[in-house]
Amino acid sequence: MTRKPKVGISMKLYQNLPEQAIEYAKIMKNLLLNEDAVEVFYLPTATSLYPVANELNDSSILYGSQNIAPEANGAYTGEISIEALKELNCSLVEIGHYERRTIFQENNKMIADKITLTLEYGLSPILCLGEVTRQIDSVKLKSIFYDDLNECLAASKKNLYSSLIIAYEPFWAIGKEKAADADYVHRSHQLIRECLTELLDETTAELITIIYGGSVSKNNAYQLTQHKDVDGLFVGRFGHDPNQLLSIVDEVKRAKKY
Ligand SMILES: O=C(CO)COP(=O)(O)O
Repeated sequence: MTRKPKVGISMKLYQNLPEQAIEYAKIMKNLLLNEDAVEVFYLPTATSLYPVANELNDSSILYGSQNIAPEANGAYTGEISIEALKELNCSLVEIGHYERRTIFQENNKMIADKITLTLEYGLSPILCLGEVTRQIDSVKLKSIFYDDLNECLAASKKNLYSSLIIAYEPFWAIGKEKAADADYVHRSHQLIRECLTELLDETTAELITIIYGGSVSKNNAYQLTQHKDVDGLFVGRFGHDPNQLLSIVDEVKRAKKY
């Protein structure tokens, strides 16, 4: 089973002006013009999504939103609708990031609804999950993943899950100087895939892309992705310079032997 490696960046709220996002998208497009080994995606700040869509629509770089409302449209003040994202030809929706879970109190029930909605509209959800504190005990760690996945995914919808992306982002490694160590990340990804096999089935579990996020940089990208269950990286601060993002893509290619 070959899953195409993915490297993506969420810009969170770090770019205020659409011009900055357009410039970032333009540079990405140029730097990654002939990139076909790794799929690259960009999740701009919501107010820049429209110009970014115009810029990237004709490129191989995927783009999408950092969140959606739990319903397709209607009375959801301040939210972003999946229908609007569909109009913009977005292909990805990030769901359940640590900051959404902790600051905005999103729970697994709401996250499950958003995943189903995203899949029904033909977009790929990026389901973020991770443990709050570092876990030495693999049994404990696996049970945390199992419970989260069990609440966020429905076995009855498993025929839709081939486009699902899981972003494994341990809470304790986000926004830090260093990422989680590579051995720890490799074990976590393996455990997540085991949970997916148990909750869905082996064929579906093998189709699902699992990427790691949390203080990823060009210095740790190679080691982090040197495992068959780590299908790529989700980048934050250390990708704000598009040249750094390109270096991360190159390191992933080196790890995956492209
Ligand atoms: O939350 C993240 C990506 O979604 C990670 O952010 P940092 O790489 O800045 O820790």
